[in-house]
Amino acid sequence: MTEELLRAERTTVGYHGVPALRDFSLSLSAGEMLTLLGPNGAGKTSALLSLVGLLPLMDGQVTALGKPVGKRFPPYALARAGVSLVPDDRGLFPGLTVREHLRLARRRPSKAREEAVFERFAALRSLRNRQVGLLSGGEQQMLAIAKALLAEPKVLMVDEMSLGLAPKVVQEMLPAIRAMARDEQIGVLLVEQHVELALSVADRGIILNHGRTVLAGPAATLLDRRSEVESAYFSSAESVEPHGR
Ligand SMILES: Nc1ncnc2c1ncn2[C@@H]1O[C@H](COP(=O)(O)OP(=O)(O)OP(=O)(O)O)[C@@H](O)[C@H]1O
Repeated sequence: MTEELLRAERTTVGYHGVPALRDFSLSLSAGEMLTLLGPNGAGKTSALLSLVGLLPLMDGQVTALGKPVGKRFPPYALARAGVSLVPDDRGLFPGLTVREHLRLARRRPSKAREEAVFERFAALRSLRNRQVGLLSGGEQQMLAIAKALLAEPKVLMVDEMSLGLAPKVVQEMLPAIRAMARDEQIGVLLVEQHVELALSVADRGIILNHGRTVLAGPAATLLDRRSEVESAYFSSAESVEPHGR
């Protein structure tokens, strides 16, 4: 049986007491790639933050690697246990070089591990000694993901990987992440704006709108039902059905 790495059960999270995501459920297994889609303000980032314990739950429960996320399993402990989040600002330091970032990810990365990551993101190899502030957006994104992968995560979450990137770069990076997820049994959760591309590499998709799950299912099915996906994107707050509450 495939190992379940992450589970959200009917969670509600928000800001200053106002829910931004309601009744949200998700399950992510080893080697699986799940994409979280939806228009601006739908609640995608809030979902990611809640899964790593950075946004407290108003209701429901999140379980990561078999343990409830909360005071006894806080964000730093999740990161140390292998639940990794690449935020949409990439979390890089402009003054440090590529190599220094990779050292930050892991004090002594094995040569084999470094090689495996460079093989997936070949463009980084020749940039090893360059300062991150001098890299292009795509190269920085590649580094942010390479850094996360170097630490051998069990779960990798990437917020808006394609933000500001040329479609060609996204087309190269998504399959690279897909392959690494499958080969190393990493559970991957991607928040994406490139709907078709994300669904073409993911196993399953969840579409959020106005803080609710409006459509979910196997990625191939969602790709076949483009008109439903489109309506899910354009549904108004009034038409978003509460899930059983
Ligand atoms: N720090 C905050 N304080 C108050 N409200 C917030 C905060 N962060 C997000 N929100 C609100 O929560 C809702 C969901 O935001 P969230 O960032 O999760 O959406 P998103 O789907 O990731 O959007 P985008 O695609 O634009 O990044 C929005 O209405 C947003 O205005």
